[in-house]
This record gives sequence, C-alpha cells and structure tokens, in this order.
Amino acid sequence: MTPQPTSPGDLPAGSPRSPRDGRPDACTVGVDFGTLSARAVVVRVHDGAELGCAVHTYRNGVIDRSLPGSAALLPPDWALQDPRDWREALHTAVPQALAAAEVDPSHVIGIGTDFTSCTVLPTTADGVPLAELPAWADRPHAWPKLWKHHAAQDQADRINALAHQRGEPWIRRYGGRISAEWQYAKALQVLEEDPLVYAACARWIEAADWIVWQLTGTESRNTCTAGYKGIHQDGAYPSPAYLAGLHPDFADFPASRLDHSLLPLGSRAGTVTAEAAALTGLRPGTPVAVGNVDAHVTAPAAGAVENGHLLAIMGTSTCHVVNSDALADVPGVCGVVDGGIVAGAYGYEAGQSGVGDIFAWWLRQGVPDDYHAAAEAAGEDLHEHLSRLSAKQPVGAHGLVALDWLNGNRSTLVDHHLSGVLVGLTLDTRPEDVYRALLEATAFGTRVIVEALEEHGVPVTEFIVAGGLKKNPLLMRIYADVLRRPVSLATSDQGPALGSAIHAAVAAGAYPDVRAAAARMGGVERNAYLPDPDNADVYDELYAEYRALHGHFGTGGDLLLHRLRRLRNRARAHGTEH
Ligand SMILES: Nc1ncnc2c1ncn2[C@@H]1O[C@H](COP(=O)(O)OP(=O)(O)O)[C@@H](O)[C@H]1O
Ligand SMILES: O=C(CO)[C@@H](O)[C@@H](O)COP(=O)(O)O
Repeated sequence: MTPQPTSPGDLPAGSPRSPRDGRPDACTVGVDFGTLSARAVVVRVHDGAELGCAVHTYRNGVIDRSLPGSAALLPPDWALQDPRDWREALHTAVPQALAAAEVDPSHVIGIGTDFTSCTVLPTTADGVPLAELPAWADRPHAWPKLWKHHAAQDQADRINALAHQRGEPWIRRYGGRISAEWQYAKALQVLEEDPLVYAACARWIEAADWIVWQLTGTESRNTCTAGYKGIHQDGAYPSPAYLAGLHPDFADFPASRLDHSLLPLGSRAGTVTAEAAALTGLRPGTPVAVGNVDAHVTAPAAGAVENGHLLAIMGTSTCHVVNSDALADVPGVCGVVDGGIVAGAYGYEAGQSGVGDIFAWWLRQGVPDDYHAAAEAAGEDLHEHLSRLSAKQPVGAHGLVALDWLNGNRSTLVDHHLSGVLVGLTLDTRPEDVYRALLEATAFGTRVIVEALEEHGVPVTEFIVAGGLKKNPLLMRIYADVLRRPVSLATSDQGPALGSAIHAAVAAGAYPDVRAAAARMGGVERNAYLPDPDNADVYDELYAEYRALHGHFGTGGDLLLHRLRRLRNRARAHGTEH
C-alpha cells in the first residue's frame, strides 16, 4: 500500500498539489539543535523534498570559559549551554524556514526535533531550567551540560569500576564503560560538587526531551536517550543499591529525577500549545514527534535503516550508528539499545568525540598568515585550501601519524582524559601535512570502531556518511582507502533536520512507521567513493603504526597522557588563566 499523508483534506482550497497524485502537499518541519546552531527545514511529506531551511546561531554558543555576564573562569573541560538559545532558535529558525519554503503553517502536519546528546539540564518539576531562575543562575552546575562537557571523568571512572565490581549486567550493553558524557556521570558531578543545585533539581532531562516539553507543554521521554545515555535497559534503570555505592544521596537518582513513561521513536509526544504556536508560527494542535538524538534521527534520512548499514554522521564529532538483529557485547561501543534507532532492531552507537573540531583546531592554531592570504586569493576556505594542497601528496609522504584524541576518546577506549598525539614531525613538516595526518587519524579511529563491531558479531555491510564533512572529497577518499570499502553519501545536506521531519511525518500518521517514511523521504548516493587498492596498502601500514600508538598510550602501556593532564589541571588550579 502506498503511504499517504494524513489529513490533506484539512488543507485549504487552492493548496499546491503534488505532481505525483494531485493531492495537496502536506509538509513537516524538522529542527536539528547542533553544538553551535540550530537548523530548521520544511520538508514535503510525499517525497522528502526540502522546500526551505533556516539556521539560527546561538548567542552564547558553547560556554566553556565563564558564564554569560560573569568574569569567573569555569574549570577545565567544562562545556555548558544556554536554554534561552534553544528557545530563541524555535522562535527564529522555524518561521524563517516556513517563509523560505513559502509554506503556510496550515500545510504543516507535524514537527520533529533532534538534539546533541547527552546534553542534559536540571529543571524544576515544571521544566523551568534552574539556569533561568535568579536564585540559581550564578551557579555553573545549574546550567545545561553540553555533550562535550568532559569534567565528569572521575565520576565516570567510579561508575564503571563499581559496575564491574558488582557485576552489573547492564554495563556490557555500554561496551564495558559508561562515558563521562552521559547522564549519570554528569549528574553525580552535580551532586558531589554542588549538592544544593542537585537538591533543587526536580527533573534531570535531556535537552532532546526538554525542547519537546517547550512545544507540547508536557514532559515526555524517548527510548533513545533513555537507553543510550540514561542506562535504561530491559525496562529498568540501575538499582538503588548500586547507586548508593556511588553516593548515598544518589540511590534514588533515576526514580526521583528521570523516571517517566518512555515513548518509541516516531511516536507523537503531544501537540503544539498556544504558547509554542506563538513562538514558532505553527498552528496550535500540530502534532509533535517525541525527542530524538541528532545521530540516530539521521539514519532514515540517509537510507540507513537496514541491518548492517553503518551511518557515520561526521561533523564537529562523529557518531556511528548501525542496526543489527543480534544483541552482542561489543567492547568500547557507546551503547546498544533495542529500538534505539528504528523499531525492531538493536541499535548500536559508537563515536569519536572530536573530528571536525580537530581540523578546526589546527586551522586556528597551526596555520600561518601566508596560508590565509593564499586561501583567500584562491577563493577557498582554509579547509579547502589545506585539503587541496595535501591531496597532491602520495599516501605516507608527510611521514606523520597522529592519534585523534584531542577531545578524548569516546570509543573504543571511553576515556576523556586521553589527549592528542602527533608523531614524526621534522623541520620540513608543513601545515598541510599535519592537516592531512589529522584527517587520516580520524579515519583510523573509525576503522578501530568498525573492526570492533565486526569482530564482536555486528556485521557492517555498507558505510554511509552524513553531516557537514561529507563535502570534503579528500576526507571521503581517505575514509574509503583506510576502511578498504566504498563510502556512500546521504543525499541530503540537512541529514538530522530531514530525519526529524521524517519522524514528524510518522508522528503525524502520514506513514505507518519510520522505515516506510525513510523509503520515500530519505536518500543515499551509493558507492560515491571507491577504495584505491594501492593507497589502501600503504594505509594498512600506517594503520598498524596507529594501532601501536593506540595501544601504547590508550590501554595502559604508558599513562603519560593521564599524567600530563593531572599536571595541567594542578597548574591551572594554581593559576588564573586557562
Ligand atoms: N571542508 C571541510 N573539511 C573538513 N572539515 C570541515 C570542512 N568544513 C568545515 N569543517 C568542519 O566541520 C565541522 C562542522 O560540521 P557540521 O556538520 O557543519 O556541524 P555539526 O557537527 O556541529 O552539526 C567543524 O568542526 C569544521 O571544522
Ligand atoms: O554524541 C552524540 C550523539 O550521541 C552527538 O550528539 C554529539 O557527538 C554531538 O554531535 P555533533 O558533532 O554536534 O553533530
């Protein structure tokens, strides 16, 4: 049966007609809340055509030095966000996208949203962020912790050690290690460092669910963030006895601050309230999809819903998501959740905490003025310029190998106290050489993840890329060569936002499920890049060196990186500048 948009009869007379069946065109809105900005896209339901898009850049972006309006420095490894930025994004990007699409709100049959994760915040019982209350606004722990807040590694280490000591069964679902980025490490940090904020926190909620609360006026929780970031497995959270072993006041953490019925992905969380309608320009009563994560929501947009289709969402960081019919214990993956990506399959998530961020770091720190001038003269941005320069060299010609841990390691070592390593520098080394070595390091990091999945019973039959980095052909060629497999590309440049619009179409009842909607609204260019066997041979040699460094610095051969971080933190604690 061909799926049809629901309620087209509700659309006004004279509405634009679908060329396919002459029915009025129904649309959905997808909003992707990223690290620095939010993006709204208006999508036609019957074929996934993206009709209009708008981007809202957050005023306060990533808060990692001091709270807005304060001169007091935050400690190292902190990363916060401002919920006002997210609300403002709904207010600006949604109406702008509708205007760009020339779509009247009466044609919008649903809205879906996705967020970075684990981006999590303390709120009152009514969902008011503590950061927005004058009584708490000057306390850093009252603010939303962004996914890349890495200051809870000590708590994560204790969470993991105790789980193994007690033989907690759920730890295997997280590759044996819970990340410092996830909900429990961040919440335990609040409890231990600012117990008053912890006591005032009635709800500890993913921003993915909080933004839906802003739209519908009622709290809802989704199976994806609850499973991957909230340690909800087989219908239960970790036991009070285990949690009490971390801190006596933590025993009731899930029962008191997380617990809520969980809704599957693609289901309807509620409808747009009058207040949210005024904020977004949508009509009150428009269906709202349950919250989702930017990575997982992208799978249907990229046609990556079948078992074995591994989707790498490559941007600031990379998330890898893949479905399987097997429930396997894969060391070092972020998590496996039943229905975590689409219903009816085990969804696996792995990831690299720094990818585009690492390249951006090098552009900021390592590129002299004459390169900037040359790039400008050539009409290129610096990424394009260094990519073009370094693309000319044969594989291995720079003599470098790097570890991609400048933002820690999320998979497979799950350790945010690791840091970057660059080996092979000489007086001849040029900025483009280092740039290319960093591109390659991220490809090697992905190969470690793909090998871990396959070795432990999760076959990877196709490698698909979505996200901002798919536009770099050198990077895509490197991935094809390093992985020795074709790289397919998501057709859309707005993968997460399109994915949210797809979930909105399902929540609105236009399709029976996410797979059916993906078949009509998503798209992929298969085998866009094919591996070059000669390059792949040299990359095998370089990968062996990468693995040697990875083992040496990552699995305890040498704890140098941890010692350096301790020294750094001690020195910074005594100084005023970081
Ligand atoms: N041509 C390029 N090659 C490699 N990296 C790039 C290029 N252009 C931008 N980047 C990096 O991409 C990242 C942003 O990716 P994007 O997908 O747009 O954002 P996000 O992951 O936050 O949604 C930045 O870290 C930037 O350094
Ligand atoms: O970790 C996840 C999802 O689990 C991501 O939200 C996080 O890496 C942020 O992604 P971006 O790099 O901002 O796209």
